[in-house]
Amino acid sequence: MTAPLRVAVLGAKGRIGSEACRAVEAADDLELVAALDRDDKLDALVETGAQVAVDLTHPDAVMGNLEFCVSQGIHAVVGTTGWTEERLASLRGRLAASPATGVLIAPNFSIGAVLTMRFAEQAARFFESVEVVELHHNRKADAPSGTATRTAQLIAAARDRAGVAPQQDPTTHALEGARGATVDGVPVHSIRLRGLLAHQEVLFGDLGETLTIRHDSLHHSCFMPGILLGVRRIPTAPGLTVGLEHFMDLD
Ligand SMILES: NC(=O)C1=CN([C@@H]2O[C@H](COP(=O)(O)OP(=O)(O)OC[C@H]3O[C@@H](n4cnc5c(N)ncnc54)[C@H](OP(=O)(O)O)[C@@H]3O)[C@@H](O)[C@H]2O)C=CC1
Ligand SMILES: O=C(O)C1=N[C@H](C(=O)O)C[C@H](O)C1
Repeated sequence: MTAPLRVAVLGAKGRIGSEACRAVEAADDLELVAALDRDDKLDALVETGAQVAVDLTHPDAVMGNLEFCVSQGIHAVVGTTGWTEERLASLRGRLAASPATGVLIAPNFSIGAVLTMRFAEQAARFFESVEVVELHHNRKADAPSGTATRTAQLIAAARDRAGVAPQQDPTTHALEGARGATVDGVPVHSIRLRGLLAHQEVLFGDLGETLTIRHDSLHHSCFMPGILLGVRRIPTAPGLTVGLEHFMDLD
């Protein structure tokens, strides 16, 4: 019998981290060897022989955590948000020095959200107008969400590949912020509301029609199959992978 994969969770007391600990503990092929939160020492990852660390912490913490993991050859599955091109470049640099180590950055672990991104990417070239609205609980640290940022980037890249002209915004008079933020030319609007969890609408418009793609995460359990998939796959996927879709048979 194969020994269980030794997994650590960082951000173990958090909303998603606590759910991830339970999911790892419930999986026969995985062993939760460390559940760390703020102020716990990362050395515990080495002491417990963790093979994969799942980072569900905070944008301010994730880079330091990954530097440590990669330097120790510990694979990482990352749900934490706050990724920029500069951060990705820095991480790629670290991974170059540890070529057997794998890091998965998943803007969203839920199957519906991954499909939303894929469908939005497919629709992107057919509509003149597109805007993204993301809605989250009122404890969320970052805006726009990692998912909305990634969705907008994928839409923009698809439109660019298809030679679609950048959409025009005729607004000349606006209160600052009224038109949201712009990610690669796509307007993104962030709503924070007690009672919500994680939701997104991608709205497309053209002559006489609109298309809305909406996804709702209703409970943190929706992220668990994706986290477990990432944990199981990352030891055989060296280097940087961005997006859970790379571990899914989508086509
Ligand atoms: N990719 C995906 O599918 C998903 C991603 N997320 C992302 O995961 C992250 C966490 O979200 P959420 O669980 O809601 O946030 P929480 O604030 O509930 O949880 C984060 C936890 O991490 C702890 N923490 C902070 N810094 C460190 C550190 N340096 N080392 C270890 N633990 C630390 C926090 O402690 P303290 O409270 O003391 O600050 C807290 O317990 C966010 O970036 C969120 O966007 C969330 C859901 C799904
Ligand atoms: O903070 C959250 O809750 C979530 N964060 C991720 C994001 O920023 O996209 C994923 C999901 O939306 C839940």
